[in-house]
Amino acid sequence: MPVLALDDVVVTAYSPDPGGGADRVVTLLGPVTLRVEERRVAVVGANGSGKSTLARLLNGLVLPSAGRVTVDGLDTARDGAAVRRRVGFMFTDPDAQLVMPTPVEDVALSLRRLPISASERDAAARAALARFGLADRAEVPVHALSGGQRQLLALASVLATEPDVLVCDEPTTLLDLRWRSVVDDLLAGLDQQVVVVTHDLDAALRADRVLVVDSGRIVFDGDPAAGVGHYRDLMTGPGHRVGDVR
Ligand SMILES: Nc1ncnc2c1ncn2[C@@H]1O[C@H](COP(=O)(O)OP(=O)(O)OP(=O)(O)O)[C@@H](O)[C@H]1O
Repeated sequence: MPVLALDDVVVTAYSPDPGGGADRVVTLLGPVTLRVEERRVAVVGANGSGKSTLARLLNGLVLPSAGRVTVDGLDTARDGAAVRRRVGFMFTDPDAQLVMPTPVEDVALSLRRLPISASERDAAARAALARFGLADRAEVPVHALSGGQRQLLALASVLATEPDVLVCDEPTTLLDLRWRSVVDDLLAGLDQQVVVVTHDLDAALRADRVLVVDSGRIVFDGDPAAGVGHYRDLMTGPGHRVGDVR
């Protein structure tokens, strides 16, 4: 599997001062040092703990303010395009990534860099849709698909580019139980390395490794059952009562 590495990574951002003074620098994540080469990795943690920031670092959607993120030695800050060819990203909300009017056009857009003819691209796009049970939806307007079908289309589009790694940020959060298990099963069956940010603890338990993020730090890294237990303890402990805001 590809080696995803974070070396002493810190992500900061400017945040307005409620008192009207100069913007403050806030730390969103880090320092984090991490090396991931398992096939299935789950990232869990409270809302606002830094999970999406961690996920986005892996394909260069977020760049480190300090430190280095590499994918098999490719630096996300220096070799961004090459990293994004290897690392696909799936958002919580498929509408964030579906840009074309119909499914077949959306998948074909993902294939635009392949040196193939337009008709070959169309055939490849239809084959990708068929793999996700969307063959008969190829020409239906994207907005007329159900939420679950849109999530499958987003998955078909990102996988059409044949990434070595798929990073998913809460891919099933918006789905009902039926579609959740469809998408979970598809993700579980992929050959690729998959890093998934999730609030679904059953999905986390099926991973090879679990990372628990809390207040911008990785506070647990290891066995899924122990990781989920750690996360449950964190959420019920005195530091995380409802109403606490970071
Ligand atoms: N560009 C930014 N500028 C300022 N603050 C940011 C920025 N991006 C994220 N944050 C803040 O950083 C913290 C971590 O955000 P992040 O989206 O990584 O959390 P998360 O664990 O994915 O949360 P959720 O489960 O709610 O999606 C949050 O407090 C968020 O408001």
